[in-house]
Amino acid sequence: MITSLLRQISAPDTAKQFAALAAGAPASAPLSLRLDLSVPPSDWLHLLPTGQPWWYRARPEHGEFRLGIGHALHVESAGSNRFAALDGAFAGFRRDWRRNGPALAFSGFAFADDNASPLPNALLAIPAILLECRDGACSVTLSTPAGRLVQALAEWPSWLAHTAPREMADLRPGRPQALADRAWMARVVAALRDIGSGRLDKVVLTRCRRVERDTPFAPAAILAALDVQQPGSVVYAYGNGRQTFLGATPERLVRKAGRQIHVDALAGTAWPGSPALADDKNRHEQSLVIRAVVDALAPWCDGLPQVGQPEEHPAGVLRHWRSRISGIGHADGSLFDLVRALHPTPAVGGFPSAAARDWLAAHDERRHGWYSGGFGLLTADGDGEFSVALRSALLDGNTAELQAGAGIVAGSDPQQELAETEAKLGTLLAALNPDRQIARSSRQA
Ligand SMILES: C=C(O[C@H]1C=CC=C(C(=O)O)[C@@H]1O)C(=O)O
Repeated sequence: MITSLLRQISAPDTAKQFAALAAGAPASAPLSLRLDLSVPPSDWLHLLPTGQPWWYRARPEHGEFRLGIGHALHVESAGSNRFAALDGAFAGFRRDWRRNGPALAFSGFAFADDNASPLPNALLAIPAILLECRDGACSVTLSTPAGRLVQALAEWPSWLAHTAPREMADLRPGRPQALADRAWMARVVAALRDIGSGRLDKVVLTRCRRVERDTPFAPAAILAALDVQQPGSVVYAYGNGRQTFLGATPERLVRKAGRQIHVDALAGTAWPGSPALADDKNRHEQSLVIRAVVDALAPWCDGLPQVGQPEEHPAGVLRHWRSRISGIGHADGSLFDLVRALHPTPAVGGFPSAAARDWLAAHDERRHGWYSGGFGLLTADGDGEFSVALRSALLDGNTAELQAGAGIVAGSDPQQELAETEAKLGTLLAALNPDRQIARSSRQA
């Protein structure tokens, strides 16, 4: 794989095609050259670099895999104008973008606009080397600002030569959780008290779990396991060369294709051994998400958004209620406008949104990395899709900080909510210990 990719990058014809794109372009203009590849995506995770940022987004069930290596251009932001800042910068990139085919940017953002984390609060980047596979057709898109073309062609091969380790040892035995579990259930009781008094209807509380091993975590092995274990989810990752944020999410925040807008209202969870998904609590929990999404979307649409029937949506061993909500957007609304209007939905914040945010801030709820923020893909035409970054792990050397949450509404049972978050964390633990899982399932067979 690496050999054929290197050959294509270094081919005289590649430099010639780039030179044609660059002719007369300002130095800051992004250039993107797309070339066909005949390489299966199973090899790609071998290419995760050590010294460069990278992005991964896969929809395994749809045969869709993307890996971005290095940044051609990027912009970071934080604070209350973070989405407008990324939107403005991306519009600037798009204005001058010269390309011979479709080209993409990745983006990720934290739940809160002041989140303290090793990752930038909000980030958008055009990857330098983008490997894509859809329906068996694979391509590489090489991107650089026009003024850096010569350096870029010279440095790309060395990025592909320094790849991350792929093997992992078993997890160290976990610490006892009983005290932390009791403290978390006390938070649920406090939330239920405020829900009972009418202060709010729903708040999403999260749990963290720190796990360790004797050798560094290998993102490639974890992503390969998530692709297999949760084929219906979006598997996502961003690595900054030191930390990696990754996970698998069943929830779309928003998709924009021209003026078509699609949003998922997802909530209510069933897991092996849980109460029925169809119970009143789960229905109520999801109805609050529908209500908030319709209210947030309506000002950005011509006419009222349409709400589909709730359907069961699988996510590995879990199931959720999902309603698809769609609308026709105003001609001048951007994807980031929609993100700003929708985030955070009551699937990760609560209802009403402001009361839930106040509750979470007052109770010092911490969210790691981009957990319960967003992870997205944007096209050079301004379309694209953001997922809600759920069920994530922030990897840093030998440690991983896992996070998952549950919506608390009237009628929630603290013990069941704990079990729900445990089931959600379990989907990640299964991927962090893939060899152990495989060994266990082959013993059972
Ligand atoms: C907050 C999470 O899930 C959300 C999405 C689907 C169902 C949820 C629930 O049933 O509570 C949550 O709202 C998480 O997985 O960390």
